[in-house]
Amino acid sequence: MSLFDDLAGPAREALDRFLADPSRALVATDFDGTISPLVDDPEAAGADPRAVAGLAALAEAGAHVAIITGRPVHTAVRLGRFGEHPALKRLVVLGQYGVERWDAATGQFDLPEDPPAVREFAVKLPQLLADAGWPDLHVEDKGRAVGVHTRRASDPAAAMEAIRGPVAELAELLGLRLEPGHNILEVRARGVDKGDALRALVAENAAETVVFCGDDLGDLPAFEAVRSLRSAETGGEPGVAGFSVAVAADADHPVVEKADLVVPDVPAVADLFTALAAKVSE
Ligand SMILES: O=P(O)(O)OC[C@H]1O[C@H](O[C@H]2O[C@H](CO)[C@@H](O)[C@H](O)[C@H]2O)[C@H](O)[C@@H](O)[C@@H]1O
Repeated sequence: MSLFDDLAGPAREALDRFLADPSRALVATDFDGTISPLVDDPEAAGADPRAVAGLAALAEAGAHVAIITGRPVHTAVRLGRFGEHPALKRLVVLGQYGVERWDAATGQFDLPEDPPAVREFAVKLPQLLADAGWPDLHVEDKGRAVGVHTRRASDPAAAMEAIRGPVAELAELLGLRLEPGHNILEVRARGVDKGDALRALVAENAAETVVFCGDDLGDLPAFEAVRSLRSAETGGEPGVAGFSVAVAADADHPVVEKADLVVPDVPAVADLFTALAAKVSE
């Protein structure tokens, strides 16, 4: 029984194409909840060493590898310790849903300026949370975005219920985008999403195969990008084969129906990377 047995149709063809020429493949993954286990304190998160080793094995097999995260890119590189891995010399990390970038090859960060409307949101947020009855929620100010965390609230579901409407309303008023996730409401500038980021990386690397792994609502545009890149192929265009992997313990989570393969947790993602790299040398 192989981890890849559930891949069917175009997703199975993508696996075959990946194995035929990994140097023309891109493997991109989300960070939190996919290669970094979800924890109460966002600052206490860290990449699973086995998942990083699996990514490194894929890079050594010739694949282009990337992280696409909602985190600020500086934070993701620091928490993931991505600068320390010798086999990840070509890793690209895209932060804030694709707006920020770090290249392991050069060590260079590319950080556009923070949008002023997000600053205005951050200023108004404390009063909004107090008015909603949840003044002590953890606020993660990421410069280009603000995340309100309910994971550590006395009643996370009640806190989420109480703040969702007012946060959405203020975001709308300021022309910002609401990005809901696991026990978090993020407000960020409109524009780029993970689907755009993934497409850009595919084009930049002239990838013929793409694999994307993610666990949350913010990953859905990337799942959709995999599908649409793939359907361009069936339309007779020189297209991009691909498959997507959802990390979900809950079968009702929206990522499940959008993915080609579902795994339960971060260790299973590590297994998948390791098995995929091993298949290359079979
Ligand atoms: O795109 P991602 O890499 O998945 O990042 C999405 C957000 O993840 C972080 O929050 C989530 O992980 C935390 C640490 O495990 C957890 O406490 C929280 O409940 C999760 O929602 C991060 O804090 C955000 O900035 C990211 O945008």
